[in-house]
Amino acid sequence: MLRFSTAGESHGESLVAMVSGLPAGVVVEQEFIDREMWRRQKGYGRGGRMRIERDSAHILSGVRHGKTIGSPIAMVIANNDWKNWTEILPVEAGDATKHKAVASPRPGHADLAGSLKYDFPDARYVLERASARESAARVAAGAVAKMLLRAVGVEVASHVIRVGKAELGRAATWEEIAALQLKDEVLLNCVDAEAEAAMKAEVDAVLRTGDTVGGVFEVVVHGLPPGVGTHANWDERLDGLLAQAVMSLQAVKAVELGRGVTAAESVGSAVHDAIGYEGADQAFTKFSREQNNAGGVEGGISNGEDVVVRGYLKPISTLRRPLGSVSFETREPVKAAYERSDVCVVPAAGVAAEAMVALTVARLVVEKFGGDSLREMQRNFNGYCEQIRAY
Ligand SMILES: Cc1cc2nc3c(=O)[nH]c(=O)nc-3n(C[C@H](O)[C@H](O)[C@H](O)COP(=O)(O)O)c2cc1C
Ligand SMILES: C=C(O[C@@H]1CC(C(=O)O)=C[C@@H](OP(=O)(O)O)[C@H]1O)C(=O)O
Repeated sequence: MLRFSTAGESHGESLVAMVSGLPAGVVVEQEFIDREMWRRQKGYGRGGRMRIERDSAHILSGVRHGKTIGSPIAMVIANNDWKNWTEILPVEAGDATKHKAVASPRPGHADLAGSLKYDFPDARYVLERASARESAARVAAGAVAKMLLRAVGVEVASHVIRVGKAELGRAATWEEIAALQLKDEVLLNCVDAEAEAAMKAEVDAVLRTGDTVGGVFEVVVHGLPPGVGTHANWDERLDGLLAQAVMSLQAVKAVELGRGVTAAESVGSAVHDAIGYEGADQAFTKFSREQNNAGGVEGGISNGEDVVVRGYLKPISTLRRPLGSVSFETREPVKAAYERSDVCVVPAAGVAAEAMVALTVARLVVEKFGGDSLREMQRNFNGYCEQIRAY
């Protein structure tokens, strides 16, 4: 079984990512992992922290001479900012003189709920782990999952379709989205220059007013054969697993498969993707679809079309002009705490969501095709593709 977990706090020494369950023989490129991490750091609207960090995953185990060896992969990502916080986050418990308290909880962040839950006098140690700094470790793990998927011809990419009120307003092709991932500059990771300029204007507006903005990213899985995931049990459905994976990202508040949201206000005949045979674009079987409103999943099973997952991000909760809150110490009304912060993270969240989607799909691919070596898995994968082609 493919599993992954992360450890680490935002201003601690480093983050850790663990991935286990991959077959032996998967090519692991350091450059690819680091580029994915670079992509997550980019995007217009990020705060000062991204000028301090230069994320890179140091592989400790599970890879030899550029290939997986079947044992768990452990990776460490240094926090460059750690050196600025060794005094502020005291090793000695209770050293209140150096402790940088988050004295009034920020509405929308984990501050209040976490402080109550863990019985902390202020929110410092809550935000240290609640922080989306953790998503850097997910991206390192996701990069490894992507390299496994690549070995069976499956690719994962993302783009931004909304920032605040500015939206892309049209469907993007896989080729357009894939081309975005190769760009050496990331503004808002949008396939359309005009829409991207409107998105940038949304970020500029909130930068001026001390506010923040959210938006929507779309992750696309290309090249996945029909039959991954199952209707047989609720917790094995591909749609359910993807929703949990993407929803678990910091600030994601809704997840949509295909046209899920607008389908609810439409009629069946306008939503469902009519089935043809021997059409033009059949990658895996002779069955074809002219559209993909289902987002590549029917009955919790991939149907051979691109899998399309959207994540809806709330606006960032740390505000330069803060909302009302209460002092942890005096219980008097005060403004919520303000710390250096991002104002827009939609492109970065999209990259983190790619990682979550890749890890989810890779887990199901490992489950379905099995194999202790990549060669064994590829043989099973190709055999299955042959079987459904001949169906
Ligand atoms: C890439 C990324 C960067 C983020 N940066 C910030 C930030 O700088 N300031 C902030 O208040 N929240 C930021 N967030 C969101 C918070 O981490 C998140 O709102 C918080 O952990 C509470 O969790 P919830 O929004 O899922 O309820 C970021 C989220 C992502 C995905
Ligand atoms: C460090 C990252 O994002 C951080 C996520 C985050 C939060 O509250 O989620 C708050 C900010 O932390 P800091 O106060 O150190 O600037 C962001 O910079 C990252 O994405 O790598």
